[in-house]
Amino acid sequence: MKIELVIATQNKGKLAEFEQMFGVEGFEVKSLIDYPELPEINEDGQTFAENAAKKAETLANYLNQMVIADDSGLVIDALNGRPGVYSARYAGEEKSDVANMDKVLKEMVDIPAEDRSARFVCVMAVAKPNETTKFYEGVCEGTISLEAVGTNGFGYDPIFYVPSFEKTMAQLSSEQKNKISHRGNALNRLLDNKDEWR
Ligand SMILES: O=P(O)(O)OP(=O)(O)OP(=O)(O)OC[C@H]1O[C@@H](n2cnc3c(O)ncnc32)[C@H](O)[C@@H]1O
Ligand SMILES: [Mg+2]
Repeated sequence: MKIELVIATQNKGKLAEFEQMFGVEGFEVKSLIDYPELPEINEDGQTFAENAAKKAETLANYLNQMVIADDSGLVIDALNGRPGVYSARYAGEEKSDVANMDKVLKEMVDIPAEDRSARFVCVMAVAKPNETTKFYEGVCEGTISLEAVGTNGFGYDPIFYVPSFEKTMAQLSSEQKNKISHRGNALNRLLDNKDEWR
């Protein structure tokens, strides 16, 4: 029998990656999409950890069971860490990947190649009712490309260049992305520390 695992996300791109990565571990993955009656969680925290905790704890208390959440984003050095915790809504409330990438590329037109360093950051929170929430972080280093290239993945993947592959994240297969991504790295930490949260 598969163990049910609930992820507090509405992001279908994230969810697909979770399903792929947790599928091998023998879990059945559920998400916020399965609980449409729950009001939207306001991600007003100043850090990835705060927002991840808020998402995980809200759903854990509602369902009275363990829930995992992922708060993640793109941190660009030349933009003083933006879009950071505002990654999903950087160009506005409609959460448009294309508009978000356009905004970043416009803000970076004058930034030379050597100053375009960036990283994807993912903080996973594991919440259980009446227990202290646990956190697992993963990072993936890269640079911001001059234009969007590739159609795989989601979010800022087409403008995130991964030096080790000499490709953007959106040119990688999902298997390749999961092996090196911030989310893959955070999930490996989480799975390496099962005794802390199971
Ligand atoms: O809060 P949930 O419902 O999980 O979905 P979300 O899309 O709002 O997720 P976040 O609040 O964590 O915001 C993260 C944003 O950062 C970007 N992002 C995160 N992980 C990414 C990845 O693997 N590739 C590209 N962009 C990513 C993307 O724009 C996301 O919308
Ligand atoms: Mg969000």
